[in-house]
Amino acid sequence: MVRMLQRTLRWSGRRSVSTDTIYALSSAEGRAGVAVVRISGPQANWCLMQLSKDKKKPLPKPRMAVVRDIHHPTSRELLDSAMAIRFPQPKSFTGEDVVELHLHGSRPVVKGVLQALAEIPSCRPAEAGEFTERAFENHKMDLMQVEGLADLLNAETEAQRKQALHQISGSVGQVYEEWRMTLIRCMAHAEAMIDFGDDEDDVTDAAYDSVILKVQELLGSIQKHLADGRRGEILRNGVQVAILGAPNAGKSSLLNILAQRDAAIVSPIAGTTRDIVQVPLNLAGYPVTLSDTAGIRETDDIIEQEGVLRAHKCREEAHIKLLVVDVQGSNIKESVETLIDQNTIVVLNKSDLASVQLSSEVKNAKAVCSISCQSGIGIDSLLEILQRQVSEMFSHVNDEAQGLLITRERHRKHLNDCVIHLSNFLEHPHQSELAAEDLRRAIHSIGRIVGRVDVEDILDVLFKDFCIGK
Ligand SMILES: Nc1nc2c(ncn2[C@@H]2O[C@H](COP(=O)(O)OP(=O)(O)OP(=O)(O)O)[C@@H](O)[C@H]2O)c(=O)[nH]1
Ligand SMILES: [Mg+2]
Repeated sequence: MVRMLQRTLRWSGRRSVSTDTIYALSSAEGRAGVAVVRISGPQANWCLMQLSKDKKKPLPKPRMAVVRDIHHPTSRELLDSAMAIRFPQPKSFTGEDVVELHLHGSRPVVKGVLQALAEIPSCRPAEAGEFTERAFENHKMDLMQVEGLADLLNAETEAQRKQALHQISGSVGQVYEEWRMTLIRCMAHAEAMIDFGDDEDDVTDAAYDSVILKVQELLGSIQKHLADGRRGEILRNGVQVAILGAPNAGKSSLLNILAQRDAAIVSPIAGTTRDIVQVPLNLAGYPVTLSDTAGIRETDDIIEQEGVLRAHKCREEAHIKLLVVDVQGSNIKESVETLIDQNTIVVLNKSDLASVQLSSEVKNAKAVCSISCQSGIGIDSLLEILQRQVSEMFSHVNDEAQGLLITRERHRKHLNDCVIHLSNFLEHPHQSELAAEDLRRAIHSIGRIVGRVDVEDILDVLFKDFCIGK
């Protein structure tokens, strides 16, 4: 695995040699109460000694926080009075010797300490994600846990945090590993059939029937796991809510109210919005992306036509649709009436100008709500309806189930591949060589999820997702 990784790193031009000691500011840039500089690698302890005035001063005990004056290694200038903690390998985040310096969080202190570290030979600044990369390299984390950590660092809402923590805990990785081990045992039987099948019919037939049964069971479990309504991926990427409707209905006005800022241009001219304008929201702890779209109508203007095309695409991709209708029109216009479905909330806008008349077209909608973007009436009820609908999408995902949600398309693809290979196996379980090959491929597909095999193509992309210092 390490050799494979080093090869990947060589290809991608990353500095791979873990004999280097790396350092970086691991807390956020800028002024703060405390700033954490992390040092990892074989020279980490030596670095700490170099930063002491008396370079022979004994090292602090492992995992004990001690106050330590930090001096420049050559000028001996005092840079800060910090707290130092040592994490000897292998019991550290990276699996290497790690030293953490908890500094006073001002820019000149951090800059001074980083410059001092740069003076120490065989010590270099870490690249983005390099600490995590070393943790992976030293088997401290599997690929899914690395992905979970990336998700945790990017989490914007409580639900995303929970999901990422589940993935880091390794619970779903364990399930995949159990599936993989079951398949490896099945394959051992299948291979035994190839070797001894003809000689010891009675013994192998009974054993082999149980293998077929196991594969059937496993196939069922994976299919059930795949039928999760993509909730994990939706939670990770955000619930897509599209604001749709005829021109001038008040779509951009509604986006601005929900975003609490002037994100989109509002004007009395029909056909103002052309591009999709997106705003992220946090609704009841769930991440939502709200998209304002061009008003849907027939038009000769080619730019507006493109806007309408984009609006339709946005509608197709949306999990929830807000269909904004100007209540001054007697009926919902035909052009938008057909857009109503069970994921649509019909928003009757401009209730300050006319009394609301519910038309029969709205019967197919999930909910109907009357608002005025001008006066603000009804906005709270609309928010409640929207929150309820977003929460409903995840309502039957309890903590245990959330731990088993599929969070990335990559995982889904490998699971789908696994299903194909297991189904192929079940079509010809007694053609021993073919059957064993199907099982081998199924094992390979699951192995790719946790990073047991063929990780070259994903690693580099993934580690670049991390910030420097992680
Ligand atoms: N009286 C009143 N006017 C509103 C209300 N909502 C929006 N308007 C006005 O209606 C006009 C159109 O509003 P927009 O938000 O730009 O409408 P839109 O649906 O985004 O329009 P397009 O981008 O052209 O499709 C503007 O002049 C708004 O000020 C409302 O609740 N009451
Ligand atoms: Mg608009």
